[in-house]
Amino acid sequence: MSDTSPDKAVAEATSSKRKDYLHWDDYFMATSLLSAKRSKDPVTQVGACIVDQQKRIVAIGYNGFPRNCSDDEFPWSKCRDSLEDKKLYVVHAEANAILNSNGASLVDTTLYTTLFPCNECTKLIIQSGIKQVFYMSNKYAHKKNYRASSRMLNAVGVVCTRHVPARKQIVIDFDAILQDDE
Ligand SMILES: O=c1ccn([C@H]2C[C@H](O)[C@@H](COP(=O)(O)O)O2)c(=O)[nH]1
Ligand SMILES: [Zn+2]
Repeated sequence: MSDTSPDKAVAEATSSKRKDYLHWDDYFMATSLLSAKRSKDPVTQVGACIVDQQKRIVAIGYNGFPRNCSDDEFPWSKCRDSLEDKKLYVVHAEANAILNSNGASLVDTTLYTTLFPCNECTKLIIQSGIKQVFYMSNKYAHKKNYRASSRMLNAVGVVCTRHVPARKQIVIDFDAILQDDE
């Protein structure tokens, strides 16, 4: 008769490799999504994360105003042809990630971004030597500047792939973690 005691089940579960660990691509995309949570943009929050060939995160960024430009003073509105348009002021997530890399070489790195990069970010991606891009949303694919991105990325051979998550959700439950300590 097989031993199905709770003790044996616990022993087995705690002595062998966990099976539901995060896959690398989900891990880095989730890191970008978490970074996006820092964004104050009321419409689109973008996060980006740059990873080297040893799977080390070398930089992270999200969309926001330049340092010392107050989130309370600068506009989050969209007002074409007006000085009150956020577009004039926001530093894009990918640009922030590249700037946050602190001088590290980005040659042959991989960028994970929650939104397909615009043409301006794409120029920076190419110029910094990033070789691969994973994105989640491509909601602006029809727009001219995003079509220009695809054109540049294809032309120079930066591999650009929509990330297909291996799992449906990742939950961070602070309460449950704290309860574990009690
Ligand atoms: O490559 C990109 C493109 C856009 N963003 C940021 C810039 C803005 O803050 C939002 C887009 O706002 P909408 O109101 O959806 O136009 O996304 C970025 O970080 N990276
Ligand atoms: Zn951009």
